[in-house]
Amino acid sequence: MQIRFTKMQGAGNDFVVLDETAGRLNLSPAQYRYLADRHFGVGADQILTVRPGPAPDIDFEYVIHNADGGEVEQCGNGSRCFARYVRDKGLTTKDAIRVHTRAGLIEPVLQADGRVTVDMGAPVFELADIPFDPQGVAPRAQGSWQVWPLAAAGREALQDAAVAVVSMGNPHAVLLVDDVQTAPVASWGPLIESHPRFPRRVNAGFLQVLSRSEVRLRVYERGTGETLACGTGACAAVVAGIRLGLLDARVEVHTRGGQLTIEWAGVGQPVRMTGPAVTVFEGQIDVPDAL
Ligand SMILES: N[C@@H](CCC[C@H](N)C(=O)O)C(=O)O
Repeated sequence: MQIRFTKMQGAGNDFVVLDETAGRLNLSPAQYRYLADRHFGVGADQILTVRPGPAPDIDFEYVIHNADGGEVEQCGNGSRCFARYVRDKGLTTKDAIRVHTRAGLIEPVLQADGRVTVDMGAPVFELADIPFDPQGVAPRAQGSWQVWPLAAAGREALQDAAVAVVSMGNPHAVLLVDDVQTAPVASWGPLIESHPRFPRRVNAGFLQVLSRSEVRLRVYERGTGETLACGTGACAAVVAGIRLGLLDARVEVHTRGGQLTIEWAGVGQPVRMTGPAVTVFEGQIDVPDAL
């Protein structure tokens, strides 16, 4: 099957964008994996699919697959690229776009400087909704909030580790570290991602606080591995940092691929994320029918 695609990136988190506004491609998980493969396919952290909105007052539907082929609820950097894509392709003339995702409605707004601001909705702290299962372990008080110890059988490396847990529509565990450059992202990331207390696995963020308005962040993403940036990870990390009493309401997040601005006014309020969204190239690829 010949497929036309657009390659995009937001702070170095890269995407293959597919247009299903005129009809479904009906790709299998293996075909998504093929597109994401950096050796045999196009190469991407996630595949983003654009579909017509499910109701008259909703402009588009936005479907996200990780590089492992699994469909997920939300993708922050992808939402900015999605907005840039539908405008550049002439699929809408609006600056503020209402988009349905598996995690609910989001509203990207295209800014005059080329960046995109997205209302990512309110963070979720209900443990069952993240989902996080404490498995009888009690949280430890930290600052003005709490963190959850990760000590568990088969997780000896995480003996002293504890994470804040939050959902931005997708699950996040946030670990405070002294230095993100030397943090054990490659070794602890997979242990946290598949930790038995996260029944749907989790994105693992390693957060270094530089000041009350500036942090460094690396994220080992569920279904992808470490990416150069994770938008929902940045939202989750700033929300966690604010609830722990370490950060103010507006924070600059430095990732390996670029900078994101995250704003959050507190529990019950939506998180606003601002950052870049860039088209890299367009092309056509032959995706095998049987994989
Ligand atoms: N890169 C993304 C998040 C993509 C989904 C994530 N890996 C998950 O499985 O939840 C972002 O920018 O938010």
